Amino acid sequence: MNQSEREAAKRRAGERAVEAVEDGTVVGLGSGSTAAHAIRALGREVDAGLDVEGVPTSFQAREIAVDAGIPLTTLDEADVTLAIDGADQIAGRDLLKGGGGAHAREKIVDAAADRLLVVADPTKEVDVLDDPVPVEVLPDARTPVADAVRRLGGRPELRRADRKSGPVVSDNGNLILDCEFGAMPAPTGLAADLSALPGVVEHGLFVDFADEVCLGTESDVTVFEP
Ligand SMILES: O=C(CO)[C@H](O)[C@H](O)COP(=O)(O)O
Repeated sequence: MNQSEREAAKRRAGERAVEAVEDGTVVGLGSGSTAAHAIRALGREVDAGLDVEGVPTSFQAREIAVDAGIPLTTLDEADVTLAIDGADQIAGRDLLKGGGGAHAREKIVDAAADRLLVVADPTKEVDVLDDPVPVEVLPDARTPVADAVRRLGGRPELRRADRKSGPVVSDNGNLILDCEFGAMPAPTGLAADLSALPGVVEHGLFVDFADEVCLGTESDVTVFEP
């Protein structure tokens, strides 16, 4: 699948997900390019009269939602019925997220939702999660967390926008360590170990999160419950 085919698959997945949204739904608005397609499609439905509110998971999602005319709310004011979010890897109900560094707020909103619908292109589906795990850390905790990740068998790397730039700073003002652990066939233990490290805000292992997956294909969308 080349880049433009992937982009079309993402758009198809995002647009199909919005078909699951009914009047009165409070929608968790995920981050990334696939979720952005869903947010724009939801905006078109709102234009056509659909009555929903959105809870954005990032500055990016918020900007797109405002632009698309989706009324926004917060977790303080509403219960999220359905979250629509992207993923970097999908293995059954387990996800790896955080490619855009938004996984902390994504996990809060996705966990609060009654149901999580994951939208992605087919390259995201894998047998076993094996990409580096994004770990958002308070800036002061960067070195001790990196040391602890090494003790857990991982190889941490501070995320930078490019070689010349400084570190990527998350929407929450924190740093991100991308931590290579190799294949993670049973990520529950590692997820708990990472969560327990002082200074870790959130990591990108979303264990047992996906209720439904919309995978865009070359010409259609496959929808399944993992
Ligand atoms: O977790 C995320 C951001 O933190 C995204 O959902 C994930 O990176 C997928 O992005 P895309 O749909 O652009 O491939």
